[in-house]
Amino acid sequence: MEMLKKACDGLSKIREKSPLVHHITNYVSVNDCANITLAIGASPVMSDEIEDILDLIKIANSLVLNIGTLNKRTVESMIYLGKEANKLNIPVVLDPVGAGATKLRTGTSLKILQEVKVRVLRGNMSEIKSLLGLSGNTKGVDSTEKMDDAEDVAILAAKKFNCTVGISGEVDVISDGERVVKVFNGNSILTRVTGTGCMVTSLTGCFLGAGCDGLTSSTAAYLIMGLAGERAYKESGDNIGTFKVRLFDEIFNINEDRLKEGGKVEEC
Ligand SMILES: Nc1ncnc2c1ncn2[C@@H]1O[C@H](COP(=O)(O)OP(=O)(O)O)[C@@H](O)[C@H]1O
Ligand SMILES: Cc1ncsc1CCOP(=O)(O)O
Ligand SMILES: [Mg+2]
Repeated sequence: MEMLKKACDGLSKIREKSPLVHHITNYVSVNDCANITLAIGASPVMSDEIEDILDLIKIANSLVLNIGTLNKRTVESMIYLGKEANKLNIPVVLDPVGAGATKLRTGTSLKILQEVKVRVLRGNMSEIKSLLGLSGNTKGVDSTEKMDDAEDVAILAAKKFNCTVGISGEVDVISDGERVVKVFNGNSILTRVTGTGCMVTSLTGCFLGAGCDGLTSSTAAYLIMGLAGERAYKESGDNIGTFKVRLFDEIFNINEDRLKEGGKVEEC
């Protein structure tokens, strides 16, 4: 089945099942991640306290780990809960926010990848390259890297970490180590709103929670954010506040027809 069709099927499944997506995430974009999860048709829950999360994970359909505002206690919770999710066969997506900017962020991401079976690793080019030891430069949480070798980097990372890897950029590149998919939708204004990457990670969690495989989940999440971004920009132009509101409107109203009409996905 072609990717666009798989993304459409995944979207229907989200709306049928409304999966519960447990997040341990950062305090910058946490509210936007909860709202994007609701907008696409899933249910979010955000919690990092060990006593609380051990009960919550039993009813969750997927787990989002995002190290954006990591601290010792939340990292411990992420690894603990990641392992519990693995035992329960609940898929895990990791966003290594800011890996490459500090030793703590790179080291923590690598530790999670070593101790938890991660289904999808989603980040920008600087973050993914730094995890491969290919570059150490992330400007805080933003990428400084070109996307020229994105295909090779995605394949390499997918093989090294034994998961699907989704790298964001003008063209998003996703690989499970064998196949490579590219998503051409998007608008550069998405990089001027904080948390759009985190929100793609949450959307990935929604697709995983609906039962989609890693490659489909990562592709569908990028496709939806990219297409919604394009459509929102047509309404808002450079009015960035309006753009953000329109982005949520577009994600809430995305459907199979819009995806089929506007989705630009290529499997290489
Ligand atoms: N130059 C660009 N043109 C169009 N869309 C982009 C561009 N860069 C990133 N995006 C999109 O913006 C969203 C967030 O990506 P990005 O900013 O790279 O992630 P992060 O916020 O984790 O650094 C993704 O949907 C991605 O496809
Ligand atoms: C600005 C910032 N600082 C710590 S987490 C965070 C949000 C990062 O979100 P994204 O990677 O989606 O831009
Ligand atoms: Mg990010």
